Amino acid sequence: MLTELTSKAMPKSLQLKENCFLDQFGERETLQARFNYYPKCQRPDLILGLKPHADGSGYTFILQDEIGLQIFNNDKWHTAPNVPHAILVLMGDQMEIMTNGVFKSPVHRVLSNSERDRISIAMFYTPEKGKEIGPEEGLVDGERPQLFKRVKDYADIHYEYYQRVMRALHTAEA
Ligand SMILES: O=C(O)CCC(=O)C(=O)O
Ligand SMILES: [Fe+2]
Repeated sequence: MLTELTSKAMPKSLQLKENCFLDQFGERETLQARFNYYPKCQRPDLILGLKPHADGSGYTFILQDEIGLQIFNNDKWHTAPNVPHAILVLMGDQMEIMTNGVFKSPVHRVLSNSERDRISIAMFYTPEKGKEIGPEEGLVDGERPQLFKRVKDYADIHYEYYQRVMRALHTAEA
């Protein structure tokens, strides 16, 4: 399954045990799909498709049929390329916590388009309800102190802040 492949691929680049993220997500982890439809808009300069936010998931798979998704990095918005049939994997706040800040959960938004409608599917992969997650031990040492505490049901806290157009990640800081 895609989540298993992805969760097992990520520890490799971090020299961690293959199952470490799978274990943190737990056995009753959730995968929720959101289907987004962005109708074309005559004045795309006046309206955003989706306001800036970071996801509260562990990570998110995105399938899109048009460009429009932008990622904020180094004080600039960068448009994610649209590679046909490719699934984009976006880190959510909970992977930033589990990797002790090594993987970043980026602020992203969606622009409007004056020419074409846009459809995207976002699949949010989130740790099991009630299960504590926290920074992997292998990513905490003298040079990289523990940046986040152990938390549970972070997605609920994230949702409260999201409603107020605020980031929630600081609530998990150590
Ligand atoms: O439509 C997209 O490409 C992104 C959607 C998104 O960021 C979200 O639903 O959280
Ligand atoms: Fe998002």
